[in-house]
Amino acid sequence: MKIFTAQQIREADAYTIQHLPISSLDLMERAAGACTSWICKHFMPNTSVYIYCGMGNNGGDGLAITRLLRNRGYNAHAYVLHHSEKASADHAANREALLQKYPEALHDLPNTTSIQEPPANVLIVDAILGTGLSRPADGWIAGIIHQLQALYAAHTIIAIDLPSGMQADSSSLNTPVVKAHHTLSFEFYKLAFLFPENAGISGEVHILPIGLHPDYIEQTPTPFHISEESLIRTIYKPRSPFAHKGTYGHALLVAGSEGKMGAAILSAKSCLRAGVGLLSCHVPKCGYTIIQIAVPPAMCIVDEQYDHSSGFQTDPSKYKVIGIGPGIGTAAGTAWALERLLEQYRQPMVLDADALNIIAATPGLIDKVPKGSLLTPHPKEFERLFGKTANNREQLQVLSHNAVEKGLCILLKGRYTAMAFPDGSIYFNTTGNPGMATGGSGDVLTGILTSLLSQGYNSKDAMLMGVYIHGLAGDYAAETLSQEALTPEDIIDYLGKSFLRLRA
Ligand SMILES: NC(=O)C1=CN([C@@H]2O[C@H](COP(=O)(O)OP(=O)(O)OC[C@H]3O[C@@H](n4cnc5c(N)ncnc54)[C@H](OP(=O)(O)O)[C@@H]3O)[C@@H](O)[C@H]2O)[C@@H](O)CC1
Ligand SMILES: [K+]
Repeated sequence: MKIFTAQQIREADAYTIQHLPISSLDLMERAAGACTSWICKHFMPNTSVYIYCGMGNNGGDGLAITRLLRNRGYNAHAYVLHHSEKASADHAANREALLQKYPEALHDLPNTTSIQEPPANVLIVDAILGTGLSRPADGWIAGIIHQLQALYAAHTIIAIDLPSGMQADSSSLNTPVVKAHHTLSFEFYKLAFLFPENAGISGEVHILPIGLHPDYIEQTPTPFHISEESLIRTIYKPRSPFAHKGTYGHALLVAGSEGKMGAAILSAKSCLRAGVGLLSCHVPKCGYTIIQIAVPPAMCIVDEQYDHSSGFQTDPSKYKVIGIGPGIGTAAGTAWALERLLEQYRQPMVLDADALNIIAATPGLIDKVPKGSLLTPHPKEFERLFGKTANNREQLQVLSHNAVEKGLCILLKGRYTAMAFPDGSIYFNTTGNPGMATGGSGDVLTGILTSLLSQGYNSKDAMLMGVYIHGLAGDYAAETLSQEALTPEDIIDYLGKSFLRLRA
């Protein structure tokens, strides 16, 4: 699914009106109808609903929702905040329609700078400002937003299209934004919903289709996408009936150190579960017995040291792919070995955890990483690699800039893991859950990514599919075990179910 800017959404709106037999007022009716159906599905008909409306089309939606809810027996009231001199045409038309049918439901607040606290149990709908926000909210409208924020604990708040005050495409950090339990957004995710800094502001986001023209959606380029099952299904390649272990490559995992052999076990097990043909693990001597017993299908190359500082005696280019990082530590010898490896190995590899910390601490080393490699930092590792950023929008720019400039596939872990590619595209993953926020989940991901590269998936596809099935397996595990009880081993155990879903 594409993610469009507020400007592109306006263009999609205009294109739809021009090319389909639908007026802009009817499109608003459709949008309001979709919101009304959602509300009716989740709240009883005797519910009182206070709908705060602005002067633009977001407010127009609010006025139409008021009328449609009334039609269905809800005690709905619209409160119109006069933050602009002039109402939009569709706002004015819906105001008239509400006045005609339910005059008692329309409440103008022309000179108000505050709202009265609604009685208990009133459902609040925020239709003040939408994608037409042209500047951060300030003055008395900011005051109203602060008042609505204060009502969050006692009332359910539903934002229409996006919480008022939120910028659809840029950071709203330190500006007033309504805090909602649910956001009913039209047709597309807004980029801002995916920013970690907005966590808890838009609440649960529900995307309601309103029939914007498919040709516009198809033809209009955007770097931003949601990675979803339909896409992953096009990437997934079922195994050939004539396959043998050589078909799916020989991968090398460089992982583990004293006290951190668990990371090596997790990434080795997930690499095997994700379908690698042959797996060798390079481990320090303290890890030899551990890995041999814990992961019998894996072969083992032992480093004579307590870390990886003896380097790689055999020619690393014999491996189809190398995954390096989980639990390796940042000892000087290991850093030396990674530098040598990057000089010898020229195929796409997977770099995670301490491999990234070593790269961050060694000037110029990132330029030696082979093109097409997969880098998997969490936010702290990202900051060490690429520096601090002022907000999540800037962080995305830095992410994409480095992916393009260095020819790497770089992800940034989070609720919606962002993945940036050398072609300039950025995808957000939607699978996964807070149960996966446990040390070791990342090691599992490294194993999956290494495995997919080994099986011949190209770098972009391996990252998109690997991140998706990692999250999906976590979701399956949480369904049966709960988020709390979920451990990284469970993610590995449910990888099978994730593959079966892609096959179905
Ligand atoms: N996508 C679709 O296809 C569909 C979209 N639809 C809906 O349309 C919405 C977009 O509507 P929109 O363009 O009229 O803008 P909207 O958000 O109502 O705000 C504009 C008003 O706010 C004002 N204003 C701006 N900033 C301000 C500030 N900081 N503080 C105070 N005032 C400020 C601005 O006036 P200004 O002061 O800038 O002159 C103007 O009066 C969209 O979110 C969705 O709900 C559906 O109806 C149908 C299909
Ligand atoms: K809104």
